[in-house]
Amino acid sequence: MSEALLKVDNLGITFGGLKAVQKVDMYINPGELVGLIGPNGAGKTTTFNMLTGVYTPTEGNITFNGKSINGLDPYKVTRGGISRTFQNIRLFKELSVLDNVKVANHGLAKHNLLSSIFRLPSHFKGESKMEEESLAFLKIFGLDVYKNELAKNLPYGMQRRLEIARALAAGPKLLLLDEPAAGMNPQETYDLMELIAFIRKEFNLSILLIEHDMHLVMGICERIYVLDHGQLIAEGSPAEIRANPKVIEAYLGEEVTV
Ligand SMILES: Nc1ncnc2c1ncn2[C@@H]1O[C@H](COP(=O)(O)OP(=O)(O)OP(=O)(O)O)[C@@H](O)[C@H]1O
Repeated sequence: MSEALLKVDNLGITFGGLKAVQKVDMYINPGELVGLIGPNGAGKTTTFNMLTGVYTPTEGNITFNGKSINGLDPYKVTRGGISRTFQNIRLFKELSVLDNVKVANHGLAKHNLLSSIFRLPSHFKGESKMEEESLAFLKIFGLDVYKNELAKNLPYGMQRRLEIARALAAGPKLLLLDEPAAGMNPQETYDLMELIAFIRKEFNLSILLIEHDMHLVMGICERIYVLDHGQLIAEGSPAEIRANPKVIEAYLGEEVTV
């Protein structure tokens, strides 16, 4: 079995007297699609913030790609191969859709995979290469038709997709998605599920996603972690999580249908 891409040991953080996250052990294997679920305030986004250098853990260790990344600056974490999206969309609203992706693409990644998918001519250099690559990312997300629109003018669901396109353009090995389906209608959510499965496969990504839409989580995740009051209360396959009495009591309620 291959070594985990991400390994989290005994992770914790305290704000004042509040233990927002404690004793979290977690791993993600290369290519895995994993869910992180739990009630509001359980510590999910705080965990993402520790994984991406926004918060420095007060306990424990985070190992990514064989190296400790505890307390690294966020830009170094991104450069090292972890990209994320945010619960509240954080686009450059006054920039065009294309420029939002170009900013992330800038000098960070080698998109050999993109070249192979789209057969990009290898003679593209510098700015034009970056532009071609950024357009190719937009195309995957069905956003190429909006390339010259200001990001703020996109419909909400498209803004969410643009956030993911931008995160992907940074060339991550691990993509963290914080409630990617929030505010989407059922059709948009379904399309998003297909898209997430597609990019995972095409870009050989590992993905960790926070989501309250159980249809999405149970439909695409191979494994799921459940946080409650800052602690992991369960880990397992979607079927195991659905049937876990502790999870049902803390979060899922009576029954989840997918
Ligand atoms: N910077 C901070 N200072 C103080 N408390 C914080 C800070 N960040 C998070 N918390 C607290 O940590 C706890 C976990 O919050 P977090 O946002 O991680 O929950 P969550 O599981 O992502 O919830 P939701 O599903 O509502 O997004 C909450 O009690 C929150 O108020």
